[in-house]
Amino acid sequence: MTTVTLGPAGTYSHRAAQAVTDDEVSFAESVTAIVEAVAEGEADRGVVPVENSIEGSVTESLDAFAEYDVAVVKEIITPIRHALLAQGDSFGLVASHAQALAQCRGWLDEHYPGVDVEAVASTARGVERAREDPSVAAIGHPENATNGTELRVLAEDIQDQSSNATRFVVVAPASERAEAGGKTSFIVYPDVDYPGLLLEMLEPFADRDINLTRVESRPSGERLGDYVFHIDIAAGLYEERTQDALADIEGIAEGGWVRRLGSYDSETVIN
Ligand SMILES: O=C(O)C(=O)C[C@]1(C(=O)O)C=C[C@@H](O)C=C1
Repeated sequence: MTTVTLGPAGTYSHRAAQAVTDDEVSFAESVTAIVEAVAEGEADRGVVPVENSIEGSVTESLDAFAEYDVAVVKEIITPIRHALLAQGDSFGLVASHAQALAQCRGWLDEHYPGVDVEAVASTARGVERAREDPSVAAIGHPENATNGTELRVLAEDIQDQSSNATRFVVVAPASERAEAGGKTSFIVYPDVDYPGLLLEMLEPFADRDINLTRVESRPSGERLGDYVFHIDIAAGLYEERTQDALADIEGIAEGGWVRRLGSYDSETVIN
């Protein structure tokens, strides 16, 4: 099997992928490219971040799930502990993934007020920049400083909350969608707008005592104020109550669409 994740080597996505597979891991430049590679059969599995406890949604992942037909087959939750890495103390720019920069915003303001920041494609890309250029520091996993480079760990645990954690999912081809598992993800595009629509979409779950673990709206891209809803529930597709609730949702969204991403179990990994 081939697993693809956000590269280059050393990203948090890479670490999450290694925690759940012995497969050879290859790298892509964006989460959209990862989801696309799985949807088009170029990779068997993809590992992408979807949500962080400080900074919230990785919206690019949600939008890719709405665009490409894939299954979600596992959830991985992992603590994220950032380090500041550089060749020395005299740097004038901090390069990292936008999520990582945001997760350390308070710490940077306190310790390096006014320092320039640059968002790059991943934390490991920032590490590459810091390896090449002594005027650049990176935010990433501290182990990036141990791989035979000149980089030093200038500070550890610089995330603004010690509880910082990111939720990743493993995506697979749509044909591998499962009904078994403690959680289910699906996407609803109702393509209608009337007072009480959201309430109507939530009632089928409340009525059946199904806990919603997440509801997120994303712009459909069609017109302003038109949304796609990403919904996660703590129940499996194999359960009759889930099938019944989804049948109700399909009735509400009959002019639009409902995509089941599948059911899966969650694993917490520390690495
Ligand atoms: O840049 C990385 O190392 C990633 O794996 C991406 C990512 C993200 O998009 O949230 C993953 C975990 C951390 O929250 C920071 C960055």
